[in-house]
Amino acid sequence: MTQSKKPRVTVFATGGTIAGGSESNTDTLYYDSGNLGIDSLLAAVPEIHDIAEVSGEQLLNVGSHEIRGSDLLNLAKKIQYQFENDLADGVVITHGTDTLEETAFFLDLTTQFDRPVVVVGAMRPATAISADGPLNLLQAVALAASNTACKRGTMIVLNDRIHAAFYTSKTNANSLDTFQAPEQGSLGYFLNAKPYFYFTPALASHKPNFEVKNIDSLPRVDILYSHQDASADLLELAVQRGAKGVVINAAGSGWASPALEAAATELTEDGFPVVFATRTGNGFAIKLPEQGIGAGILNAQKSRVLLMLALASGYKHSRIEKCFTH
Ligand SMILES: NC(=O)C[C@H](N)C(=O)O
Repeated sequence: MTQSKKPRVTVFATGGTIAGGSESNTDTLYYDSGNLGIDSLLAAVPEIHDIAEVSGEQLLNVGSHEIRGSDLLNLAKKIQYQFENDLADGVVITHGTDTLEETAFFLDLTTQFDRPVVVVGAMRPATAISADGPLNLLQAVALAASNTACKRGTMIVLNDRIHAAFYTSKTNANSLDTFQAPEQGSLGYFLNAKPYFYFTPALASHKPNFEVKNIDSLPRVDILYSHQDASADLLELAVQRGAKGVVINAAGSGWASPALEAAATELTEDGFPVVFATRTGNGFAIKLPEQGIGAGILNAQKSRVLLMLALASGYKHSRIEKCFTH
């Protein structure tokens, strides 16, 4: 941290419900995501300026289902630039919650600095009665401004909780307490707007790190869902259409249908990465090396992010396997 009186926090806005608007203040479903610009978001919480010197930049203003790989790369590079040039002590990203965990995980795997990176969203649009966005944003800025938040990886803030991006997922389509890591729990809580951590700084075990500086684009990686009687047709099509890797959201500890298993074994023989995650939402997916790659504790969408980064970094099969194997 610098010697300046207040810590400097840069807010990058990308849209989502936190910037959402509707004509009705009881509407929490059919609103426009990405309606308000960054100036309105910041103006709704003037208290942030008591905590930090805040500056903001509008990167996108979309529902998070529209976020693309190129946006992730751009965002990661912007954050890197802030820290490399000592322009900020912490960074906040406002984001839609639907794919927030993917962006937060991407940032967690690509940051080269100990300074806090905080991804924040909301479940109720800014126009709703009891909108949760303003308090979430205040808490996110307070967290990014706090030196107690350093060396903890990328964090997610919603509903008074501080979560580790590595482990946390959106678990409910509608409720405010949607971000959860049932096995690992949360990192801490907010008392008013002050972050309170349960433990001293720690990082997720076996977290790989990727340097985004030299990555210009991310390769296509598809996710396929396994179920009873699943055919291998979509897997074959994905490969034909140019996927460089595939994640199968498989049953239990990594079991796909016989047709998918057979096709994955053939692809694995050719050195094509097929990662098996568990569709249960918790626990480890494991695989024998000849069958494919077990995603371990990562869900399918996080496995996809990791596989894209590993492929973009030029990793070969055995090194990719090591990124997933705990
Ligand atoms: N709560 C939200 O932010 C959901 C919204 N559809 C989004 O992800 O952009």
